[in-house]
Amino acid sequence: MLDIDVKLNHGSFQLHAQFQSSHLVTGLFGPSGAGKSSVLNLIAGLLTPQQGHIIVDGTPLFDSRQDINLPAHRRRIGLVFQDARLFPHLSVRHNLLYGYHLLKPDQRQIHLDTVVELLEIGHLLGQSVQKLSGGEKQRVGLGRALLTSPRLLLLDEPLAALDERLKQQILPFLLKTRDELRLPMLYVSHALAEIHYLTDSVAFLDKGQIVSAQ
Ligand SMILES: Nc1ncnc2c1ncn2[C@@H]1O[C@H](COP(=O)(O)OP(=O)(O)OP(=O)(O)O)[C@@H](O)[C@H]1O
Repeated sequence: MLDIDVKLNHGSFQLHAQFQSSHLVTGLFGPSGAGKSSVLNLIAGLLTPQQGHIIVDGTPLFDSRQDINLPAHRRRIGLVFQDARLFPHLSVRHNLLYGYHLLKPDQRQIHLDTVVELLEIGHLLGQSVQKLSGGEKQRVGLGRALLTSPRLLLLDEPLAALDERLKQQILPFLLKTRDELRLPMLYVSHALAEIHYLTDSVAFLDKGQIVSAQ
């Protein structure tokens, strides 16, 4: 499902991330500064590797040997961050549909009804996002990313800003997303327990190098 081999020079920081996974969810674990966000940015097309390849479900998004480098907007990658990064002036419904409306109708594979039911956010649709709790914001952020019908969902510490009780509430929604939508995900976290809740496949990154991949 995922075949990553990328080299990047960030001045004194050298990244070489090489791992494959055939699991639906792949974990990426490592200490602060290991290069996890850089790997996500390379996959999303926000950074360009000096060399290597990024292949998702058989589709090359980047391949230096074949001179392939899809622009970010054509990669169909969904992003979920630690802070939900919702548009504060838009309602929950309009936040959810933001990326959906930018897709051509034939590209829309995941629809509002499915996401609302999956994430149990129907009662929030008319609300301003400024009134949402932290856990509700994360569910809306996840829903917005799903509604872009991504080929891969990148989750960058999506639960790190939540307290333990909220983490336990959100994790089952991630599990349901995995099992009901069958969407490949790359899940970055400092918390190995969180990763293991979702997958047995973990790549360990340290100082820009993959030190082990299971
Ligand atoms: N645009 C950049 N230019 C130069 N160096 C950068 C740039 N972005 C990140 N770095 C460096 O790359 C290294 C890896 O950073 P990155 O944010 O990818 O790590 P991380 O594992 O995601 O860390 P954290 O868990 O703290 O978010 C760091 O040493 C950082 O200073």
